[in-house]
Amino acid sequence: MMRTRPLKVALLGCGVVGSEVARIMTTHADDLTARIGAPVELAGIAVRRPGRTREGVPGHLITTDATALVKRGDIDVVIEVIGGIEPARGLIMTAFEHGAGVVSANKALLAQDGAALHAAAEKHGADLYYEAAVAGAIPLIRPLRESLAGDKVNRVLGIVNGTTNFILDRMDSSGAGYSEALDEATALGYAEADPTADVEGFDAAAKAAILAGIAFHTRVRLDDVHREGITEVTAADIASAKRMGCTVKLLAICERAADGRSVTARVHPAMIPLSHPLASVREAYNAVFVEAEAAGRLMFYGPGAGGAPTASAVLGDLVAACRNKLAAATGPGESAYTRLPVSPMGDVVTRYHISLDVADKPGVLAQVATVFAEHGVSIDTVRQQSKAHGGGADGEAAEGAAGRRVGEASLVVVTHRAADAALSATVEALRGLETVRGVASTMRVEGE
Ligand SMILES: NC(=O)C1=CN([C@@H]2O[C@H](COP(=O)(O)OP(=O)(O)OC[C@H]3O[C@@H](n4cnc5c(N)ncnc54)[C@H](O)[C@@H]3O)[C@@H](O)[C@H]2O)C=CC1
Ligand SMILES: N[C@@H](CC=O)C(=O)O
Ligand code: NA
Repeated sequence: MMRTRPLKVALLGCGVVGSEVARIMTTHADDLTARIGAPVELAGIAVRRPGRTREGVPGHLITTDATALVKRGDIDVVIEVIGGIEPARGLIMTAFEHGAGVVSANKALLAQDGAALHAAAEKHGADLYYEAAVAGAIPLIRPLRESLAGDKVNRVLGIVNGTTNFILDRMDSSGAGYSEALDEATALGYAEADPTADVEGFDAAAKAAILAGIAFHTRVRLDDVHREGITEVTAADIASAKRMGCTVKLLAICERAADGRSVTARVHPAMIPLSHPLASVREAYNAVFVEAEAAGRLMFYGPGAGGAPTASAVLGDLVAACRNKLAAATGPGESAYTRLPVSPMGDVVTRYHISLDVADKPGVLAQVATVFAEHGVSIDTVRQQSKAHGGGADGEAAEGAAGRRVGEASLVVVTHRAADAALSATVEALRGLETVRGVASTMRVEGE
């Protein structure tokens, strides 16, 4: 039977995501009522700049006092789309203390303080939902927390940051410059308030921490995730990837160790073959593979950023939290019983693509090969190109050619799989060779 007294919702933040949440809640009010079994009402919208024009957002609901809104006492669900650590954290804690369920899109906060937030939610018998925090509109948190709760997940791998995928895609497909592509991603509402979080890999690392924690039923914090962003990816790297039949993507990879006793979580740019499904993920789309023991390999794909797609995930959580309120129930809480430790990056087994500027003389190849052998790293392929006339026609040669002396060559080595620590020690040793003029780039190779 339909309840007539409305469930009251407080919306904290009315930026890219919040404004879309308010719009959809207003335009789809009847459908939401029917699906929840009670009317759902926006009781207040906390903003920082009240004077700003917000089309379609009821002006009388606007307040600058988020704390007072959360403390009102009649709020059933708080939606936090402010972002950052404080005041978001304090507001969510206050919401729990006042018996409200919380829906948040805040991956930075969940990756840093997820355990404390879950503990507070449990203590107060409240919900904590955050589907929007990872991969925007794509249902990923709920499938991991609920649909796969009976399976054993061994690996989660994918593209979880829309902004960096947009930039790499533009650089690869249209040859756009890095800054130009970042400006476009920001204008489209994909980037974080401080886009450093995107391009330096913090946003993807926060998402990897959340995914690893849920997938492996353990606790993984942002600091546990090995993180490299895309700021060092050059046009030369992208050109080199193309020559290998690959493209460059920023990947998040969470794995259970083969012996099952530890996990790893990492975010870094990687070359992947064009034949791999992740290679065709364009613009701000995200795609994530989940490998589970019984289910096998699952792929989740869709819009990973942007106001409306993210609002879709927020509203799905809102419906769940409202239904729970009516049923006097709560959704799943934290599951961290395995207490698996997170191993360092050095233990991860990967492959490297290494581009070296070397002296073009007899014996260099043998010297380089010896360094690899000494570190127990097996070479898959080697490609050498002479630079005797000041560089070749490709991007790698053009960039490396600046200042190069006659009699130099470019050497591109792709390794077989080895411990990351051995691979990085190999690169360090190569830098020390007199015949190696410089290491132009190193990038991991995935997806083969
Ligand atoms: N934009 C996107 O594509 C996605 C964003 N998210 C997450 O959603 C959250 C919001 O992101 P956006 O809407 O893009 O950011 P935004 O910067 O557009 O919006 C945040 C809003 O909160 C307001 N605000 C700041 N402090 C406040 C306070 N004390 N009280 C009330 N309002 C306050 C700001 O003025 C701003 O309008 C972040 O946690 C972000 O990581 C998650 C998935 C995708
Ligand atoms: N800045 C993020 C937004 C979604 O999480 C991204 O680009 O993916
Ligand atoms: Na999602």
